[in-house]
Amino acid sequence: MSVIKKVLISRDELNEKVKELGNKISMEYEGKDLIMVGVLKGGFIFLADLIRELKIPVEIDFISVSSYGSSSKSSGVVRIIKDIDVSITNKHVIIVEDIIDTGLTLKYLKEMLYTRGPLDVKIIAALDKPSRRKVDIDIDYKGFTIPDEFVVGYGLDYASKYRNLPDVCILNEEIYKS
Ligand SMILES: O=P(O)(O)OC[C@H]1O[C@H](OP(=O)(O)OP(=O)(O)O)[C@H](O)[C@@H]1O
Ligand code: HPA
Ligand SMILES: [Mg+2]
Repeated sequence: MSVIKKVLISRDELNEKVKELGNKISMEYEGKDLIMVGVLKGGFIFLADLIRELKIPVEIDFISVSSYGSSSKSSGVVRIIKDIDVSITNKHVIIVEDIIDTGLTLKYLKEMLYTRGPLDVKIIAALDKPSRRKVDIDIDYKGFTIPDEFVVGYGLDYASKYRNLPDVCILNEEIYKS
């Protein structure tokens, strides 16, 4: 039995979209002091691809967050496991995420980063799953809108695995049951 039920977004489609987003950001941030903050772990592949499509200088850093278990996730309480190391004061910030689901992680992160005096904080997400949104969140740059399916690959995991799949895939249900 194959682990993958279906490829939802192929690596070629991802590549093309990342190029498009890289060009757009390069134009819009020309001459600006830009820092991209990848949200670990899921955001690392998208961030790595995206910055190589930029034609402007960019600083990068990473932040690692964890929600306080599933019940408190709905309250939007997020714990910082690893903060960024650099100052974002007077810089333009773009938070880089693999997926926006309920929106709680990003809402918290955006508000938290705004307390540190950046010029602005924008959001880029490879995937948007709007059907599960709990809070309103502006996605400034978006890759693909996806249906309410659990996906893996391109940074996204199931039980800490499958992040390395180059395509965004829907897992075979047998994997969940086993
Ligand atoms: O919009 P939300 O409902 O907040 O969900 C989205 C977040 O959940 C996933 O991360 P997760 O916390 O599973 O950690 P990971 O990135 O290390 O897999 C995903 O990578 C986003 O960061
Ligand atoms: O569909 C998903 N897959 C993996 N991780 C996730 N975190 C939120 N949604 C997803
Ligand atoms: Mg994540």
